[in-house]
Amino acid sequence: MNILDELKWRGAINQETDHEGLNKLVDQKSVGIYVGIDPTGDSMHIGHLIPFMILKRFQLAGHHPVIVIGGGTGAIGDPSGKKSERVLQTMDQVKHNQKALTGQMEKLFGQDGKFEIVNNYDWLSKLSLLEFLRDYGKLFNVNTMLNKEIVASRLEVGISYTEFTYQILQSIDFLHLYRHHDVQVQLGGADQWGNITSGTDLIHKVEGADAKVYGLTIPLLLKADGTKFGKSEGGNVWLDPEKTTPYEFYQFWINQDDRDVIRYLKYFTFLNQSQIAELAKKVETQPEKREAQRRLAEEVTEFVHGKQAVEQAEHISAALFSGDVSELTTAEIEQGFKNMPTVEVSAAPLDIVQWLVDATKIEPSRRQAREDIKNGAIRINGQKVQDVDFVIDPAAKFDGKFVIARRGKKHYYLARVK
Ligand SMILES: N[C@@H](Cc1ccc(O)cc1)C(=O)O
Repeated sequence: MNILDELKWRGAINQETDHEGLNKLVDQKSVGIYVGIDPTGDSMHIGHLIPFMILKRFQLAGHHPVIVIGGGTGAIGDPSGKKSERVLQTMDQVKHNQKALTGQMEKLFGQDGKFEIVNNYDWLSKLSLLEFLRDYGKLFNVNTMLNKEIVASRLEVGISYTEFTYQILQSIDFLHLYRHHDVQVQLGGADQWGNITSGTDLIHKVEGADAKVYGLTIPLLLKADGTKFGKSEGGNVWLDPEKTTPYEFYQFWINQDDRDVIRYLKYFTFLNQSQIAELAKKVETQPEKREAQRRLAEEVTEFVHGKQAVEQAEHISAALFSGDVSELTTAEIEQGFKNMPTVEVSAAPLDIVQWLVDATKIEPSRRQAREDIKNGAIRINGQKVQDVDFVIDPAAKFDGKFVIARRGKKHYYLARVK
C-alpha cells in the first residue's frame, strides 16, 4: 500500500489534480510536499492539525515535508471559507503568531527526520509592485479568478482587491517552492482547492505544461450529527497547553461518539489497518468500554503533548471517576478542575455544614447538607465524610491551596483558598 492508497483508506482524499501522475511520482522518489498555514492566531487548533497529520504521514513514508508559515499571506488574509472581509492584523501580531506557530511545528515534525519550515514573508515581501504585475499578474486571468469558488461565493457581499489577490500570492509560493525547495505537491483542506489549482496552473504556465506538480485536498471533517468537527463547549480545542490543558485535550478525544471514533482514529493516529479494525470490532461488541475512544485520546494526546501528559490526564480522569482525588498534585488539580465550578474560601477552618452552605453554597440548606453528609454523598479532598461535626481545614491538603468537594457521584467543586 503506498501513501496515496493509505490516505484513501483513511478517508483523507477529497480532490486530486492528477491521481495517476502523483501515484507514479510517490512510488519513484522522495517527494517534496507542502502545506501552508497563515498566522492568524498564536496557536494551532485541532482543525489545523488535519492537513499537518497528513503531511506527517508523508514524512514517515520517506517524503520531504515543507511547512510554509504565511508571514506574507497572513498579512493579506485568505478569503477561503470566510463569508466576509477579514480585518487586517497588525504586522506585530503576524510576527508574534508566526513565532508561536513555528514552535508548534518544530514539535510536531522534529522527531522523525528531515523537514523544513519556511516563511513566505521572505520572498513575498521582496516583490515590487511592478514585478508583481508584470511577472505574475499577467499570467492570471480575471475571469478564471472570479470563477474560483472562494471568490464567486463572496461577490455578493463584496471582496476587496487585497483579498482577491490572495490566490496569486499562494500560487507564487507554490512556484517559489517548486523552484527553490524541490516541492512538487501542495496539500490542504478542501477549501484550499481553488488556491492550490491556481498554483499548479501558474507553474504549468511558466515552467511548461509537462512540469510535474500536483495538488491534493482533504475532505472537510464532519461529525456524525452533521456539525463541524473540532469544537468543544469551550470553543476551539487548541494545541497550546495554556489554552487547552492536556487533560482537557485528552477529554475531548475520549468523549467522541461511537459513530465518529473510527474515522477519527484513521485521521488522527498512526495506528494501522488491523489495529483500527480490531478497535472497530470493540465499538460494536463492547461499546460501553470505550476502548476505541481511550486509544484515540492516548494516541493524539501523546503525539501533541507527549507521554507524560497522557499519564497525567489518565491519572486525573481516574481520580475524578473514583472520587479519590487525594493523590492529585496541585498542577493536576489546576488542569482537571479548570472547568468545574469554583469558589473562593478563607483559610480558616470551618464546620462542614457551614462550609457547604454558607462558605461555598454547594448545598442549598443545612437540612440538605446534613442529609447528604449522613448518606455518604459528600467527599472532601477525596475522603467520604459522614460526620456532621467534621471540621474542614483548608490547610490540610494540596499545599493549602485548594479544598475539593464532591457531592453525589459527579458534582465536583473546587474551593480556592484565599
Ligand atoms: N491559504 C492557506 C494557508 C496557506 C498560506 C500560504 C501557502 O503558500 C499555502 C497555504 C489557509 O488559509 O489555510
